[in-house]
Amino acid sequence: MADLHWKRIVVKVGSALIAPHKQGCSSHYLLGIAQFIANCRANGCEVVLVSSGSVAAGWHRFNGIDTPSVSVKKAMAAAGQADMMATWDKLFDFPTAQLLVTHGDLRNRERYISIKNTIFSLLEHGLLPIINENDAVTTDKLKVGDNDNLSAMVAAAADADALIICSDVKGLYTKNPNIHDDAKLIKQVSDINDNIYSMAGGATSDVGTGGMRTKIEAAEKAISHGIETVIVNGFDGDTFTQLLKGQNPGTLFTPFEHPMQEHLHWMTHTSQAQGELIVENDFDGNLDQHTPLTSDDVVAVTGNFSVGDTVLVRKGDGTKLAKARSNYSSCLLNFIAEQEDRDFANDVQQKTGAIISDKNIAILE
Ligand SMILES: Nc1ncnc2c1ncn2[C@@H]1O[C@H](COP(=O)(O)OP(=O)(O)O)[C@@H](O)[C@H]1O
Ligand SMILES: N[C@@H](CCC(=O)OP(=O)(O)O)C(=O)O
Repeated sequence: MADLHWKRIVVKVGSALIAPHKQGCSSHYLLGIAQFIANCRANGCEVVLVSSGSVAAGWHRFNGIDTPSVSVKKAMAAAGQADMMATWDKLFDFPTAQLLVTHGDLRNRERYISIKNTIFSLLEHGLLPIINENDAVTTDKLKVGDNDNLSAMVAAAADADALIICSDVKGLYTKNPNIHDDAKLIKQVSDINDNIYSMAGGATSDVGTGGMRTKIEAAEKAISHGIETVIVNGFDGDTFTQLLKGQNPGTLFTPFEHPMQEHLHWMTHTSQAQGELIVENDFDGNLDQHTPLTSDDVVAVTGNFSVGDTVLVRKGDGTKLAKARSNYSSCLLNFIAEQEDRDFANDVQQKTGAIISDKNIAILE
């Protein structure tokens, strides 16, 4: 890391920093982070904040509940979100803006572009976007589920240079430091492999989601987009002094020298394939060269996807050909495939158009 050379960063703040004892929000740990954000902005670096903490902030409103059900957690999020925003807002002398998103929004290309445009518009006008998952309304099928992965998706959408994940530990240790006294901090990771994942355990607090595992997943998403990623201890004020000096106070994940193309990154790491189109092993069409894929090429369809969802196109032998946006639902594709009358099947395709659109395809090497 050289000195503060970033032009745009995403800062992700975990629940324990916002409502440390589940007794409502506290600005105690947020002051240092807010000062860091203000300093970055003063140095010409735009900042997007991904803030957890709505559940933790709303917890004390539900007297006596130690182990809330999913629906009570959603209610806690609804109760705590405004409080969390107000706590942040008080700490800045520039305006903030709230964006609540779900995976259902991010995996839809039009809505993703809309979110991206809103972020850019806010930054252009000097506001600080504060983003969280819309926990109160989302469902299992439509949620990201943790703000580490969400922050990496936001960092990709915002085209950030760096993602800073502020947690309650200094970074990635060889094992969970809250359980093992002999755990050692890893200062730099240049290859996220199974060994790195095997070190990362889950969360030990009841408001944290995902623990270190989701932070590694986030780092993997971000570095493949060319985004430098650092996990740091948000409790320690010195963390931010070091970051401003361009030093690494935690664990640094080095970005890919050759990031993935934007579309492929979105399809792989944000939208994620909701199903598969399996083609013949001898399929030799050029999917990105306007060679339309027809239902005659497709031997099987897996998963349950809707129009506009991302699918993986692969051969029966497992060779991955492309990720693409499907213009057909899995239901319609299965219906067409089952038709013995091929003229009818072709007629449906003539009227509906190509199964996958050549504008929304990422060829896999
Ligand atoms: N190898 C590891 N290194 C560091 N922390 C780990 C590791 N494995 C598991 N953890 C746990 O991950 C926690 C941080 O994740 P989490 O509780 O989700 O925090 P946050 O709210 O900041 O997202 C740590 O407090 C620790 O208990
Ligand atoms: N969206 C949730 C936070 C989910 C989450 O990932 O929490 P954390 O592990 O503390 O970053 C909330 O606002 O409570």
